[in-house]
Amino acid sequence: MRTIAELEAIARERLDPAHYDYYAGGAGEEATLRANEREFHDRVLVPRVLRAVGKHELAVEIAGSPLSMPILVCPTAFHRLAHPDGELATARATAEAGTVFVCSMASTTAVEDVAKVADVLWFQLYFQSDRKFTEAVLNRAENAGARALVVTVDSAVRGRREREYRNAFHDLPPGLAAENMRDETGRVRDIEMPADLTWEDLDWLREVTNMPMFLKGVVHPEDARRAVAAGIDGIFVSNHGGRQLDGEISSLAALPEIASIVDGRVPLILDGGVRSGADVVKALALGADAVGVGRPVLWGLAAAGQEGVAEVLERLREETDTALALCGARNPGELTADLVR
Ligand SMILES: Cc1cc2nc3c(=O)[nH]c(=O)nc-3n(C[C@H](O)[C@H](O)[C@H](O)COP(=O)(O)O)c2cc1C
Ligand SMILES: CCCCCCC(=O)C(=O)O
Repeated sequence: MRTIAELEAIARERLDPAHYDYYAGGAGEEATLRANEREFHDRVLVPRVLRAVGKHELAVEIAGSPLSMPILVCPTAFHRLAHPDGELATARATAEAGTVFVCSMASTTAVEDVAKVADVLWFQLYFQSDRKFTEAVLNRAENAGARALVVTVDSAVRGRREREYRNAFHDLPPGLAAENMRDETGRVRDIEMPADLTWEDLDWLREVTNMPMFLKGVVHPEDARRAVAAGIDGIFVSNHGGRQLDGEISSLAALPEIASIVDGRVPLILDGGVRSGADVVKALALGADAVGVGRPVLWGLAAAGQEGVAEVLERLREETDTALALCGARNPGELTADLVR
């Protein structure tokens, strides 16, 4: 099985350089992008021994969705830039792995088609000021079988991504479109970043959908407190993979305080910089219930389609299984903060 770094190298060779940069890049000088991974390297595990871990397991349940391991696939846009099978390949591999695929609002395959091959499907939303359109997209996702809604809240405006400016990457190639943005006439609308989104709009969202609702992109503990008070069903502790605000705290550094404030009342998903099973174990020990992966999945997809995504997810599963047992835990719930320094 190839490493994620090896798959990234193959992906880089295969991809149009502007598309590689779109996937790999972050905002500004990419300090936050780098910090996400560095924070994992800077923390070390201090394992416990003699704990009879012969029978250990990785499965978790998050907001009613079963995950065979505490790892899910984050929403990322435009999979058909990486491979002709796009989101279908990713969703199939994720279903095989028995975990959650979060379909991006900006997917290049319609959510209805993704749902046909996905197992546990969640849907990510960029709230659009045209509420009728927003409601229609949510209905599409829910009717297709999405089991949770992930509202991205870290993107009031689009981050300043220097690589995209340099490459003048503004449009998808002919034949590709953000298929969930088609309106009833078949026209594909531009995706609007939700600059005026407020907590009150979340109340409206709760009225128009029955899906459990996650907020994605929370790093401030007070926002986490408010989310719990507002009845939100779960939180992605995330800085959007360092693609929005450069200079922002890394996701892992933000996690412990949020975990302490939330105190188990809603599930926490950490994403940003997770590249190995040891990373997964560190995040779980510091309070996450599961982690999300973004770029590694895109590298697998670009390198080898469905098989490449399967390779990434299987590698992460095996590494997590090993790291969990070597830390003296029998399940993710037994990982505690004292295991990380
Ligand atoms: C190419 C790319 C596209 C993304 N598209 C979306 C998106 O459509 N919606 C969203 O909420 N987050 C999006 N994200 C952010 C991811 O969901 C996730 O937060 C991030 O990739 C996690 O960091 P990692 O790539 O280091 O694993 C995107 C990230 C990348 C790299
Ligand atoms: C205007 C297109 C919006 C797609 C946003 C995808 C995304 O979140 C990213 O980080 O890129």
